[in-house]
Amino acid sequence: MLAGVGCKWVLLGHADRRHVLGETDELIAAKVAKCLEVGLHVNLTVGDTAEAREAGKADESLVGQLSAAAAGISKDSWGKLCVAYEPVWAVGDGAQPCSPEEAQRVLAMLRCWVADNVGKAAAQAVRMAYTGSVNEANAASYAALADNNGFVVGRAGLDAGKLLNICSALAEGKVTASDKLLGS
Ligand SMILES: O=C(CO)COP(=O)(O)O
Repeated sequence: MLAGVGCKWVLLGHADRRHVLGETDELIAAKVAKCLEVGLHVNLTVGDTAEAREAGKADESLVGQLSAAAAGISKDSWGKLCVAYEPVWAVGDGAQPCSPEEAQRVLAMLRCWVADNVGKAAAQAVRMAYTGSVNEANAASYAALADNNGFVVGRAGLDAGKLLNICSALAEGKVTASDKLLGS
């Protein structure tokens, strides 16, 4: 139905679906597989809660969510996937922000997991994104991260001017990063 009306991307695995509506890793994996089967691209959100982090289980929890979804993704479909890292503890008014360093550590860890468990080509093809209280003030710091290809924006995206500035920061961050790679 979504593909039929011209939809290209579907967001799956958001923390609210997991923790408010009770969607399990298995249900999300089935949705990912179905979307890919009908030609949709998938933005798969994986996140760690404050409880998981305090228990020292943040990475285990993130890899568990990613590996469950990966079971239904063929090796050559990873280019149709974006994995969005969502520190659930950093979402919401007054929440403690996730530092760009920690966001990069997690994004690199997830991409390494894909390289080790699916293959290097899949790890290069998959997009990675950051989500969690992205705004005009912090977008540049996340945009510059080596393993971050984009954002999922919530509250700040309700204002078109703010969203445009976040998009500009992302584009600028990626141009600067590629300049660095080329040594200029
Ligand atoms: O829900 C979100 C986290 O995935 C994004 O929302 P905010 O950008 O408002 O934090």
